[in-house]
Amino acid sequence: MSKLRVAVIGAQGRIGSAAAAAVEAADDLDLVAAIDREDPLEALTEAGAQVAVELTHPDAVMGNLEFCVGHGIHAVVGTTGWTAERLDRLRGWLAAAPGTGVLVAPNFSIGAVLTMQFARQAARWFESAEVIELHHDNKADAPSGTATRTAQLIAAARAEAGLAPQHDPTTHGLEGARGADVEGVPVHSVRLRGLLAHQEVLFGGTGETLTIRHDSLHHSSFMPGILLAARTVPGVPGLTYGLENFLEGTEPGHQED
Ligand SMILES: NC(=O)C1=CN([C@@H]2O[C@H](COP(=O)(O)OP(=O)(O)OC[C@H]3O[C@@H](n4cnc5c(N)ncnc54)[C@H](OP(=O)(O)O)[C@@H]3O)[C@@H](O)[C@H]2O)C=CC1
Ligand SMILES: O=C(O)C1=N[C@H](C(=O)O)C[C@H](O)C1
Repeated sequence: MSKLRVAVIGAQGRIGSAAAAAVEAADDLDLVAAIDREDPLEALTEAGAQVAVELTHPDAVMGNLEFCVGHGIHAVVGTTGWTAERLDRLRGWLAAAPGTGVLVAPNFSIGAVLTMQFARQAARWFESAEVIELHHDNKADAPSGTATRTAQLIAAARAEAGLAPQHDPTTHGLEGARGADVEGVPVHSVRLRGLLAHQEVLFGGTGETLTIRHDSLHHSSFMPGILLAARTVPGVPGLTYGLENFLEGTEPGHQED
C-alpha cells in the first residue's frame, strides 16, 4: 500500500519539529515537505502533499489554510487563535472544495481531550467554574486554545442545564484580576519558564470543590493525536472541530506514534 504523503508547516517550531520527526518515523506516512516561514507554500503542491499538518502562528494559519484547501490538500491544524468568524471563513473555503477535509484541534493530547469532556460533564452540577491554564513563556496567545474551548464547553453545558450566570461579588479589583471572561467563565493564564502546557478546571458547589488537572510534560503527548488525525482526515470532508470526533471507535493501540 502506498504511504500517505504528509507535509508539516511550521516545521522549525517547537511542536512542528516534533511533528515532522513523528511523521518521518511512521511506517505508513511519508514526510514529503517540512516548511517554515521563509518557504513558499508551492512546496506542498510540488511535493504532492495529500495532508498538511499546520503548526505555526495565529497570524499565519488562515493564509496557509486558504492555500491548502484551495489546492485540495487536507489539513490537520493545531495552531490556535480560532474565532467563530475564522471558522466560518474556513467553512466557506471548504464549501468550494468538496472532498477536502480539515481538522482543527485545540489540543491533540488524549488527556486534554478527556479534560474537556470531563469538564463538560461536570459543569451542570456546580455553581462556580473557573479555568486556569499554565504554559511556557513563549506562547503567543492567551487564553490558550484549549482553555477557551474548555470554557465554551462549560458555558454551553451550564446554559443547557438552565444554570444562572456565575455570581461575582467583586466591586474592588485591579483590571485582569478575575481573568478573561470566556462566555461567562473566568479563565486565568499563567506564563512561566519551565512549563509546557497545563490546565486546571475548578468547580465549586455547596461544601465541595472538584479540580480536573491535566499536564502535557513533553511535546510527545501531542504526537499520537497528530498522527491519528493525519491518517483520518482524508476520509472526513469538511470541517471537523476537536480531535474527539476522530477518536470514536478507535482502539488505544491505533494511536501509537
Ligand atoms: N493543538 C495542539 O495540541 C497544540 C497546538 N499548539 C499550537 O501550535 C502553534 C505553534 O506552537 P509552537 O510550536 O510552540 O510555536 P513556535 O513559535 O515554536 O513554532 C511556530 C513555527 O511556525 C513558523 N511560522 C510562522 N509563520 C509561518 C508561516 N507563515 N509559514 C510557515 N511557518 C511559519 C515560526 O517561524 P518563526 O519562528 O520565524 O516565527 C516557527 O518556526 C501555536 O498556535 C500553539 O498554540 C502547540 C502545541 C500543541
Ligand atoms: O502553545 C502551546 O504550547 C499549546 N497550545 C495549545 C493551546 O493553546 O491550547 C495546546 C497546548 O496547550 C499547547
